[in-house]
Amino acid sequence: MDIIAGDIGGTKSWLLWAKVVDGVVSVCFEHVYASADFVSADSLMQQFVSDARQSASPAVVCLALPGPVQDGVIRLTNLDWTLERMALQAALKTPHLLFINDFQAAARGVATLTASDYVMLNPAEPLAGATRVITGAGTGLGLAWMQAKTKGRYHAFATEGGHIDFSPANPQQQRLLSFMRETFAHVSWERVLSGPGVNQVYRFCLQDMTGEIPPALGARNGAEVNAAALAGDPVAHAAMELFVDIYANWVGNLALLYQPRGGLYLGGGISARIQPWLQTPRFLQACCDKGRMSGLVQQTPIYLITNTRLGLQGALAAALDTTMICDEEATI
Ligand SMILES: Nc1ncnc2c1ncn2[C@@H]1O[C@H](COP(=O)(O)OP(=O)(O)OP(=O)(O)O)[C@@H](O)[C@H]1O
Repeated sequence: MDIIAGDIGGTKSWLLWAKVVDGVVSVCFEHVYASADFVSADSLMQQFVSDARQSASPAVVCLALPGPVQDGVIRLTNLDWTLERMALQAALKTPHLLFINDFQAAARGVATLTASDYVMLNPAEPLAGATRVITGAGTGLGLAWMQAKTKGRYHAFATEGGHIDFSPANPQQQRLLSFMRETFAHVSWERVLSGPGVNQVYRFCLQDMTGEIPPALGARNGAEVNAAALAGDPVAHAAMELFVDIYANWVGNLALLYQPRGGLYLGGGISARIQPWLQTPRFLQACCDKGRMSGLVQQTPIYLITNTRLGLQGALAAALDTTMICDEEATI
């Protein structure tokens, strides 16, 4: 049986073709594409099928998508693509086309992780059967939560929590909010906690610290700001500290909102790339800075996922779930 799984992102799309024989899964082709190179998901999938050079049609295709997944036509949030289920299913010649939210896939992927795939940021003891949460900054800011069901497995629920209104926690963050309101009518957490958000925070710091008129959008992307900070640029350093403080505020808020004593996981493309910043005492202090509820946050096990294939593994596991091939967790 042939399966296609994909983790579609605003920056990159990661796809694989797997074969399942007697319950054993083997990946025969895998590739990462730059999403901006394609005008549509259809053209990306066409390229992938051509590159994979497989003769059989896939029995299941599961695509993890960055945006609200609804029936019929799906519009992605940070990518100008619209997916039409019927058309794509016909083009891929598959009887089963499954669309899931990208963080729902990441949540499904958590069960496939091994100890070398994450590091602990807050070493609290996880409670078996308790709620879990996964969030992460990348091109956007994803969030899903998980509720235990039978046999130690979890149901994963997608949210659009990244689009909740950003709430500043101190005067500096209030100034950031005012700065961002000059550009965006609605300033969500995602506008701050994402690759484009790092750029916004850097521009704000430049203006706040030096009074300089910040350069136009696109002047420095997340990776460049991070690299400049590590090279000793004081404005970039302040920007990364502010970004990490706000990431911590967000994580602390989720600890209170969901009380995920089973684990609060950080994924997305940015988290693993800023690991040293997340492992400073400053990050954990800011997470737990919740007044009378600080102790509750301290009880939350917080993990940084370093395995960048999480979403792809989750999409494959979700595809396998639908075929009932594996009753146990699929590990690839
Ligand atoms: N070292 C870094 N520090 C901060 N930001 C970074 C770094 N490297 C890349 N980025 C930013 O991360 C973003 C890409 O994230 P990611 O790898 O999660 O892409 P994606 O999977 O396509 O995103 P999404 O799933 O959120 O649509 C880009 O906006 C980029 O600027």
